[in-house]
Amino acid sequence: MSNIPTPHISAKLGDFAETVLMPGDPLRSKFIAENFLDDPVLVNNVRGVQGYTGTYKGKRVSVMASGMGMPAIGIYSHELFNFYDVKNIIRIGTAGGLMSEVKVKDIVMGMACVTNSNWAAQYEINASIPAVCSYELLKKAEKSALDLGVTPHIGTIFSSDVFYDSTRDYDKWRAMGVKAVEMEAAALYMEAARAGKNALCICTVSDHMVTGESCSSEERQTSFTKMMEIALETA
Ligand SMILES: O=P(O)(O)O[C@H]1O[C@H](CO)[C@@H](O)[C@H]1O
Ligand SMILES: O=c1cc[nH]c(=O)[nH]1
Repeated sequence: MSNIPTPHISAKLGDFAETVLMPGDPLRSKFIAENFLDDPVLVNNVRGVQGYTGTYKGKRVSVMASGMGMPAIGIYSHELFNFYDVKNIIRIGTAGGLMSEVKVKDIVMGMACVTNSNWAAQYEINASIPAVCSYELLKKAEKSALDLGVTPHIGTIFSSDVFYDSTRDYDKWRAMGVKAVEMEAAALYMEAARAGKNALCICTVSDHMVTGESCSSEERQTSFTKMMEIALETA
């Protein structure tokens, strides 16, 4: 029995390219489709989660939002990897900076995640499960960034279940060398591992947890565009 359409995606088999860019925000997905893809076709709009497939420099690429948080990206990445034959998912998100060298507007690539999520419990493995990115995607993304004149921070990120975190334990994360905080990558990386597929999280730092700095809307637009180009060149 076919698993598609799924409860969350109405696309047909073959509607998605082998690489899907995945921002949290559905409007970022629409922005990429409208500004970077040639001939974008809307392939999903269930719950307003817009997914498009088009071409970038002649290469077929899809972009679909995940919504916020690990339960949400867990659903979409699971369905894309396991039911739609998608091979690569590149999350393009925003993050809060933690380390002092990670400035607002900088780009961070998550090589590995620490997380407060219980996502790994479902695998019933009596050990901790590492959430790591695809080395191949990371290598390509680093090269794409350098070619575009961007030097990314590459390292550990914190995938948190909590946006308004009352512990404010930022010093503890910094002491472990954690560069930035976001809310999806760990579940995405574990879904990729379980499906034998590839994932990477690239984030633009939109605000800083320690300095309190945040970027203006104009700055956000420019630096988000760089992240989009890096992901599109990597796809
Ligand atoms: O900008 P996006 O991709 O949504 O990512 C970040 O922004 C949201 C929180 O504001 C969370 O989803 C977090 O991971
Ligand atoms: O998850 C996130 C994303 C951006 N900024 C934050 O503080 N947290």
